[in-house]
Amino acid sequence: MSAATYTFLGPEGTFTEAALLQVPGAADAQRVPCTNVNTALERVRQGEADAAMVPIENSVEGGVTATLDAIATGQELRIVREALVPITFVLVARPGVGLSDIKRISTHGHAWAQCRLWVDANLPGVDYMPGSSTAAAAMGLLDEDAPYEAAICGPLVAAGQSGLNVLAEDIGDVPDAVTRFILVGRPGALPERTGADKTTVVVPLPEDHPGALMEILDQFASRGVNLSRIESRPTGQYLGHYFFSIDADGHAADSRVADALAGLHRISPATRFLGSYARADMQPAVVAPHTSDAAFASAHAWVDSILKGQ
Ligand SMILES: O=C(O)C(=O)C[C@]1(C(=O)O)C=C[C@@H](O)C=C1
Repeated sequence: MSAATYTFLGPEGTFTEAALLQVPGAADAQRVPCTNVNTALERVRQGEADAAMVPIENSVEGGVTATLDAIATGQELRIVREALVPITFVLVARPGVGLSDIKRISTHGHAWAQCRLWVDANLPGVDYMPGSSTAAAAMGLLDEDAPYEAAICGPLVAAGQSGLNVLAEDIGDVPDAVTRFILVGRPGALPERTGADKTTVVVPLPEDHPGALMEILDQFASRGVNLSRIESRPTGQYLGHYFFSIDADGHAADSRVADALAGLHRISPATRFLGSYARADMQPAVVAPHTSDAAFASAHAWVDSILKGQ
């Protein structure tokens, strides 16, 4: 069998590549940098790559909307793994450029949001120029005509570039920031359940259905399924039309999760299953006795016995 091919939000040196390198075998696999999340996922949809590593959530800035939207629509994809990367930022510039020379800074929008306080305190009044990634912004500085004087990127990018000077280290506003990444493939057999799993779904809010959100949440609550993330995103169709992107503790093979999924499908038939996969922190789900697989099996057996007239 030929080695796997992975796409990721590039260029080389992004935090996303660091996440991909956590995947066993990825260091020796073909890694294809893409300029945006959509392209990375589209190459998987087209069969040009086996899976894509993309950012989904940051502990400071929240959901990565480009990813949430791209996996919620289009040809179905499946999350098969997650990875956590501690995030620290440095400010880099070409040799000879000092803090007082900086008028514009480029970086990824999520990185900018995580360094806002530092920039306000140390470089008040500088302009922000959006970059497709932290690494792309830093590499852009190597071009003498770059329309900005400095970039915010990860220490690894800076260390790998002799043409750049680090002007300030550890400039993130929140220490211990972490970004969560997902490895996304095409639908297939689910990763095995480990007991410490996560299930991701996209639930479009049904229209003309008062209380629909409450009912959706109740599918999880009444079965003792904990949620670790819930975000609403506009579908883009018209004002007021939203879907919910949800991470729940547990695997679709867990009875309580399977039952919750079936309930979601009844309330919102366009619910999209995005995968069940092992948690990166390996924290097992807390399962109350009345929501265990055994409790569900015994309850179903009881109903069966009633139907059989026993
Ligand atoms: O630009 C990068 O290095 C990325 O991997 C992207 C990204 C993100 O999209 O959130 C990843 C982690 C950081 O929080 C900032 C940027």
